[in-house]
Amino acid sequence: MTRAAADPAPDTVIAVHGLTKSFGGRKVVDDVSLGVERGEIAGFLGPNGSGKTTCIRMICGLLTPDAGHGQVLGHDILTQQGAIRRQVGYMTQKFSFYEDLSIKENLDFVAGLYALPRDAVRDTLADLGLTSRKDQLAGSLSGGWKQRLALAACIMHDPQLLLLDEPTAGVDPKARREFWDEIHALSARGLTVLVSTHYMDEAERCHRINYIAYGRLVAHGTVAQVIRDAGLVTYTVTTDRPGRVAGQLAGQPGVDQVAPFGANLHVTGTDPAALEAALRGLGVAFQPTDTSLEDVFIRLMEQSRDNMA
Ligand SMILES: Nc1ncnc2c1ncn2[C@@H]1O[C@H](COP(=O)(O)OP(=O)(O)OP(=O)(O)O)[C@@H](O)[C@H]1O
Repeated sequence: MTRAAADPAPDTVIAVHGLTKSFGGRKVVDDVSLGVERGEIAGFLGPNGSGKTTCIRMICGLLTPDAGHGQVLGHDILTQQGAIRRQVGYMTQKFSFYEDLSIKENLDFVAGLYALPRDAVRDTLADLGLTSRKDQLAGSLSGGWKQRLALAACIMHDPQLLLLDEPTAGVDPKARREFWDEIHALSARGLTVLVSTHYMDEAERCHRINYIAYGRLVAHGTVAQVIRDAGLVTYTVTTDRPGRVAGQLAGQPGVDQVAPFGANLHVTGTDPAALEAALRGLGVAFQPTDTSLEDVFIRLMEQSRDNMA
């Protein structure tokens, strides 16, 4: 048996190339290519308005790109959008359901839309731990439970791909953690997830991340790869005058970013010698530290903005 046959490449669920979309003559997604494999949790990050939602809508067959091509779950994104939509669960940014219906009634409604058997609602309630709350009005649920209900509604038709657009915005940390535990459990069962988020801790829970700024994909890979590829060095500066020192460092040769980090400062650049010279010049105590994902994202965003100018 050949190696290829014994150890096949993992299934590719999303393989899109050169996606481009303009609204009103303004390009909001520009030549974005993305690959996501089965069972992967892929993160989609980037500043507000950078085109994440628009990409997600092109991937799930709700929006036709102006240019680009590709396949999602083996279906062509230009000609087989209906087939894609049937196999995708999409939790939109402002997910909604009927607040004056109970949890179960809401799920019954969704089950009706997809012509699912009655067992589907019962199983979904049990899977997500919502059985004891099934008669509670959806409108009376806390943010975290509303979010669980939205997730339940999205996965009830047993989709192969879950697209989550900022699913945890405005949800407390405990509920966010539970939600991510659920996402990982679904991924372990083979569901592929593409999730947009602004939270760094959530980015770190993804198998791979994609960072999009001003419509362009500017970084992708594991968190460690993205940090390494950025080529940044970071120092922690310990000072009892962080505001003043930050002001003095800003704009100095070798200093790309200065950010408060707890009681200290994080100073970041690409040229260690120049950065150290700037810090020595101020006579402050400093030591090397790991560059954080946030440091990298801020750098990527600023670089992209400079490239646009
Ligand atoms: N249907 C539309 N018509 C016109 N402009 C649109 C439309 N949809 C999106 N846009 C614009 O395209 C740009 C990208 O929006 P998009 O929602 O894709 O970004 P995003 O990265 O998801 O942002 P956020 O993080 O704020 O949700 C924004 O400037 C938005 O106003």
